[in-house]
Amino acid sequence: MHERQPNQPQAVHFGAGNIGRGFIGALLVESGYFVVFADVDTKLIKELNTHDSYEVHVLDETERTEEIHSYSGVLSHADEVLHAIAQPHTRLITTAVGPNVLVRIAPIIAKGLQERLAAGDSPLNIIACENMVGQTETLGKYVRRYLSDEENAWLGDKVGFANCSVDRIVPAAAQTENPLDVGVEDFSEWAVDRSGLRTPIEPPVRGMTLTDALPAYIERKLYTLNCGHAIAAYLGFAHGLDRIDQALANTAILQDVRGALGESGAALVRKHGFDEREHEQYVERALHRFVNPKLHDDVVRVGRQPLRKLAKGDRLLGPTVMAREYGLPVDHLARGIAAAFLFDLKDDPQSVELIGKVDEVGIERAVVEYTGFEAGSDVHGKIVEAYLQLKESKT
Ligand SMILES: NC(=O)c1ccc[n+]([C@@H]2O[C@H](COP(=O)([O-])OP(=O)(O)OC[C@H]3O[C@@H](n4cnc5c(N)ncnc54)[C@H](O)[C@@H]3O)[C@@H](O)[C@H]2O)c1
Ligand SMILES: O=P(O)(O)OC[C@@H](O)[C@@H](O)[C@H](O)[C@H](O)CO
Repeated sequence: MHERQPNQPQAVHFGAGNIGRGFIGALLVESGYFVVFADVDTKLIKELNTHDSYEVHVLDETERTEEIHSYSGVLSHADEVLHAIAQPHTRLITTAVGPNVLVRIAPIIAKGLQERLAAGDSPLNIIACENMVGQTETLGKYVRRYLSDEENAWLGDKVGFANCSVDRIVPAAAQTENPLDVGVEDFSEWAVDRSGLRTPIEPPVRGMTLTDALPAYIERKLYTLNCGHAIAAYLGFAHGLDRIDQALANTAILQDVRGALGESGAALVRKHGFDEREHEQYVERALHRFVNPKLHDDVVRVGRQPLRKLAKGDRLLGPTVMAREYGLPVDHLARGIAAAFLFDLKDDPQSVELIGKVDEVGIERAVVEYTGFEAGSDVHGKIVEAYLQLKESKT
């Protein structure tokens, strides 16, 4: 069992999954924090409390291993989580549970904050590390619902809710002797909106960049890295391929992904004034990261929860709508969106719902319902045409 050292700063991190152990938790530990991992997975919590350390294997051109210790695990609905949040030496709450789960952890965080206020009123910051625009603000909105006006006034003054952009590819862990070990790529970026903080991040977190330009960071990341990743996953799945690197080894898929990133890139450069050459390099680096042969990243992980990925403002419709607003082409993005409608995976409830909807109302109506592009519009036509083509080539 791990113990916090006297005077050691603490962070409570919700979600001890791939990015939780492989990036956020690891950075916090390396920066001197004791990390309390809170998760719903009983087996995982038991493993965290059984193993004194776990290894982060950096799988890239050069390989290295980082040993992570100084953490404990608690069930996220247990009272220990509330006590951990209430302690003044807890300086940060972070999450990596998935955007759809924020609404479920909000009441727990709210209760913990009430205990904290009752025990004193020391400030702290909350950073939700989910792939979503405005994820921490969204969590803050959910948390406020459980608090009184007086508590919310304190929250506004003393509790920072800082949006962020988190980037490191962490695939599902391979089977190793220690089930907590995780494989990651070398690249990483964690950009946090400085204006959301209510107290300095102390000690500073290694690898965390504080920025005044978060909207540009998050849109560049979501509409490039995650956009290309999702399109590779959906087209790869449609072609019967298992892994992202295999998908990108297919020339036609690579052409579509590169084309889509060209389209989203043109819109991003217009909106955020990025240097064109630098943005091209960002795209090339993303493509290079996707084909890392050591990551063994499954199309099923990258494509998971297709309805979330088809949501307004997310990685597929976000850049498509933005490009259309500037009158820019979206042919490759439309193919990526079309491929999402073929992501037929029985153990992904969002996939079951999506495929069920297509079966029930037909592709033309389903595209209207999920994308908002009206039948008869240019983009709707492109998506339906690409869907029919992809479906035809599958049979
Ligand atoms: N893996 C990556 O490459 C990566 C990179 C950047 C951002 N992200 C984002 O991080 C988040 C997590 O992704 P992941 O790949 O680590 O997924 P994951 O499935 O490996 O981990 C999620 C963890 O959250 C836990 N969880 C689920 N519901 C919970 C609850 N109610 N309370 C506490 N814990 C709960 C799960 O048990 C699991 O351990 C997502 O939003 C994802 O978009 C992932
Ligand atoms: O985590 P998701 O489901 O939003 O997206 C799947 C992948 O694209 C994602 O996890 C990337 O690996 C990650 O965003 C890299 O920073």
